[in-house]
Amino acid sequence: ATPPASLFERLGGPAGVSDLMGRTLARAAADPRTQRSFEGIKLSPLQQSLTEQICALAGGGCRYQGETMARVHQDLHIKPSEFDAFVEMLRQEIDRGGSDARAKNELLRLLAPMKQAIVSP
Ligand code: HEM
Repeated sequence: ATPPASLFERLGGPAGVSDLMGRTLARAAADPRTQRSFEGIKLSPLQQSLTEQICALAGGGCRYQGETMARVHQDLHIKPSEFDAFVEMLRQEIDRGGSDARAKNELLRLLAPMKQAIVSP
């Protein structure tokens, strides 16, 4: 019997998730609602780090080696509206990539609790 595919695989595996994160970051860095945080930030290492984190979270077998969400975002003072806009872009890019609604919702459910750590006054 084949084991059930991990969420990471259902989201497209390493190539699919990396592509998803690249598209989401490119949009976030260009969207007036979120762009200010990305000024001067190199997107490709960020894309790699995010992909590793999603891989770790979604059963892809990676170990996330980056900073904590609180530490990496604290100086950016990300507002709830900025967080929500980012997640909306991610949701739209998952749809564009063709993952099913269940995989999308599973990922969003894993990310939602991070809002507390990422958003700050
Ligand atoms: C669920 C939502 C989010 C997740 C999972 C997430 C995840 C991450 C990760 C994994 C890193 C890299 C940490 C490292 O390599 O040590 C990072 C950095 C960063 N994130 Fe987020 N993030 C989220 C939301 C946001 C939002 C809403 C913004 C801005 C609107 C944002 C802006 C940034 C920026 C600018 C960096 C780079 C900071 C630097 O290099 O100094 N993130 N994030």
